Amino acid sequence: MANFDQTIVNLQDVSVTFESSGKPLHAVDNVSLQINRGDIYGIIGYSGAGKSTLVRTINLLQKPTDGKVIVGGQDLQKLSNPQLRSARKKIGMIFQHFNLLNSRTVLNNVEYPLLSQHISKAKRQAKAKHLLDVVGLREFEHSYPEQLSGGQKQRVAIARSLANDPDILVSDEATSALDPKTTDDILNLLQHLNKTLGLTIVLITHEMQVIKSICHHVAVMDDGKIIERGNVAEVFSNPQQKLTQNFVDSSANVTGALEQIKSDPSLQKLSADERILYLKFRGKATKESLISDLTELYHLKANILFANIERIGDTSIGYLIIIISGKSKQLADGINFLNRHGVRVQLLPGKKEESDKDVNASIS
Ligand SMILES: Nc1ncnc2c1ncn2[C@@H]1O[C@H](COP(=O)(O)OP(=O)(O)OP(=O)(O)O)[C@@H](O)[C@H]1O
Repeated sequence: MANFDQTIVNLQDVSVTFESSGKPLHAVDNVSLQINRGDIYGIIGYSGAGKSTLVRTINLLQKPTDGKVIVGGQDLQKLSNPQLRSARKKIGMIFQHFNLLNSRTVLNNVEYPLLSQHISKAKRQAKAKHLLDVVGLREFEHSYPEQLSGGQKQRVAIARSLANDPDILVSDEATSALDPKTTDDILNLLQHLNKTLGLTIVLITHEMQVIKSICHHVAVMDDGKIIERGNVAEVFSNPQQKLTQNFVDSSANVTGALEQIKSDPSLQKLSADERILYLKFRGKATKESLISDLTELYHLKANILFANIERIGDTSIGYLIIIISGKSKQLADGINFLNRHGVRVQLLPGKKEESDKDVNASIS
């Protein structure tokens, strides 16, 4: 249950239905989502999952077909147009393609959202210059967008999104058009703004790496629904849904390793006492000598096919694929031993002469 004192975004049973070729298309299907003030909340999903449509309801750029949108304690659908305009100013947005005005200088782009306010030109420009300082682009104030790199354009867009001192920044695939190094720089900037300004960030992406780098919480979206959500380290170290598992595997390079294993003929003919196991460790388990304990205690042999350790926030997550061999009873006991030490064990398919019954019984 969310703590509603802390909740800044509160979507209640929100649905958005479009019409597509005369049929209803449920782009967002009965989603409830609470985001706390000061959070960096990631929403991940493949193209078409409904991420953009969902986050566009947060400022009513997209009106829901059903459900309530409560932001900063205000039910946005009950506001008058002027009230909604001022509520929207507190929700900045950045996009994959920056959406800058090419005929205006960098400075003019950043001051643009302030033009409708009754403040002097001097004050407006001072604010815009300060924001260019914040994003590290003051020296480019007289340049035009086309003279900037992608990362610089996104910095201008971020400065512009901050012009009205928003409480929330919605980032719609803001790093998807950028190279990995520039992506890191932009994510670091967003993290810095979150820490220094207390800015709540709602970030949508199809890239796990983005979520892992800066998000505290994550929701996984598929077919208009949130299928899994929670603390990033918890969700990704123990995925409950196949789609979440796919994101984890591809980001930890497990997908490539699995494909290689599948296509390696020598691994397709396991003997009766061999199994291929995919092990996931979290936190303390990554620092223990579990594999050597396993082989010693249960008289098993382990051959490592793939290993990787990643950090998500403060948590280390280890991924290991091994061929393990030994007697059936010892295999089962060994797997129980791993489970007891908090290791998730998955048996990978491989042709063998013996049934998996014994080991399967102990696989969670
Ligand atoms: N204005 C619209 N009219 C009709 N269908 C729409 C409209 N906007 C989005 N859709 C459809 O709604 C579904 C969800 O789209 P949405 O853009 O929200 O997904 P997404 O997860 O953000 O994917 P992407 O990253 O590709 O934009 C898609 O099937 C899309 O074609």
